[in-house]
Amino acid sequence: MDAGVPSTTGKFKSEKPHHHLNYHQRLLRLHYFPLSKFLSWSLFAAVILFGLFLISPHSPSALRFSSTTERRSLRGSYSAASWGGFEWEKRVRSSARIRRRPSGLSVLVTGAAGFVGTHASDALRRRGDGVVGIDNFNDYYDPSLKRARQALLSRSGIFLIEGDINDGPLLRKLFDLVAFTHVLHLAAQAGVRYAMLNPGSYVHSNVAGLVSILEAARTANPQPAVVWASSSSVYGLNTGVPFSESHRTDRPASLYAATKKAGEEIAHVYNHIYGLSITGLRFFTVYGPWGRPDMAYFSFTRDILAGKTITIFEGPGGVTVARDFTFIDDIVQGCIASLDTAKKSTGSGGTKQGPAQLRVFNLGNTSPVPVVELVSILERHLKVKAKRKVVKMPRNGDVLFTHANISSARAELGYQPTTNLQTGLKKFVKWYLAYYPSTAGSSVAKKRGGRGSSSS
Ligand SMILES: O=C(O)[C@H]1O[C@H](OP(=O)(O)OP(=O)(O)OC[C@H]2O[C@@H](n3ccc(=O)[nH]c3=O)[C@H](O)[C@@H]2O)[C@H](O)[C@@H](O)[C@@H]1O
Repeated sequence: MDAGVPSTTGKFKSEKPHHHLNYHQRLLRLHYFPLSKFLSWSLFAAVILFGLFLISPHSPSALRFSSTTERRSLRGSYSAASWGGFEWEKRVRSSARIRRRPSGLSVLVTGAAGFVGTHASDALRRRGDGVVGIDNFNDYYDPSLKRARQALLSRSGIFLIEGDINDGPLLRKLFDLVAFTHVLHLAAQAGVRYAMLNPGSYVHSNVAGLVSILEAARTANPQPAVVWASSSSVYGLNTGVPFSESHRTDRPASLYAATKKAGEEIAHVYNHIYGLSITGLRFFTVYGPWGRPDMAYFSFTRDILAGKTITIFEGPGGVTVARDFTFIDDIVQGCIASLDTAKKSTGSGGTKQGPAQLRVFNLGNTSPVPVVELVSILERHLKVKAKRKVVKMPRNGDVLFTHANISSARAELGYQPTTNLQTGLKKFVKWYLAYYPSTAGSSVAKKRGGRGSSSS
């Protein structure tokens, strides 16, 4: 990371409040201030102070989620100060350069150190597209995994900027430097159940962050086309199966789902007012190598190898919980096909010139698998028997079942998933054991010493 002086001068400007006046000036102001005005300003100040108290770390209502959010926002402001400078700009331009003429893309990938972001960036670069990544490297899960993904991208010549999508000046700078043809917006606060612990982070990343990206895109000239990650969770309490894009999505079961649903409505606004071409992709439980440690297939693998008990949720009356698990390569294929088929935005410098494309697609596998079966497949690949504990699903935002209808993506994107859960998990386990070699030892030891303990 270059630590050059930021070239955006406005970045450090702050509104000067009245407290820069000296004591006498303030006294003078007060003297000539009419009493009614003085009283209303005092009331206003009291409300502000009370508000500040409420969001202060010492306020009881903030205690539940202050530590993580604070650490993140601190890191955010640090990274905001660490971009810019001649060398930095050179790296951005070079990374964005299209090697595949004449039809190549120049793509800004947000969340590029994330699971899907890394795979998609790498795939784009491999075919000669220009790619610039941005990621805030937050600690929702082990940041060292994100750094390892960054190193991977760096080896492919992709520059990954450490910065927050809420940093408007940084985004403007990037669009000043590069005429991105597309934005692949994957940065988000993921995870369904964590929303109960840290609701603010979902609003920050999935609502405010999305608006920040769309603002940058609509003011850019030329405007890029935007492809972004929505979620299968928007179907919430929908009962029609398989889930089709025309089904209801107005009954989310988690705050995570609600922020993704909000994102879809926000996308409509930016398409309608500014002529941005926008495609939302509803991902269905994506898994694979370099995946997210917070997800069940990953944490189950870790715990099975460590000999720890895993908790499997079941629905009311012993109903099996199932997911339409979708392998990462299939998702990347869907992302790239969305970029390739995205029509140009019609706006220019923030003004709409005509109707623009607005799409939403399910990207799933169309083959739901019970979570208990996922565990059995892992047991077979790891050759270790899991210690299972089945519990009634807590009221945590989870839904019982997901199943994608992908006919729309198939027809318009040529999307065709090709990897079943058995094969995909084999690839994941192979990666996991290579990436965490010390745990591989325990797998081999258990395999040698206790074959009887592994399921067939
Ligand atoms: O499809 C999606 O849109 C979402 O898919 C996943 O969410 P989820 O399907 O809940 O994935 P996991 O957290 O890996 O859970 C998979 C299944 O395992 C179950 N599970 C999870 C954890 C656990 O300890 N036990 C357990 O049985 C869950 O109930 C769920 O049925 C991702 O985590 C979300 O970020 C994503 O947006």
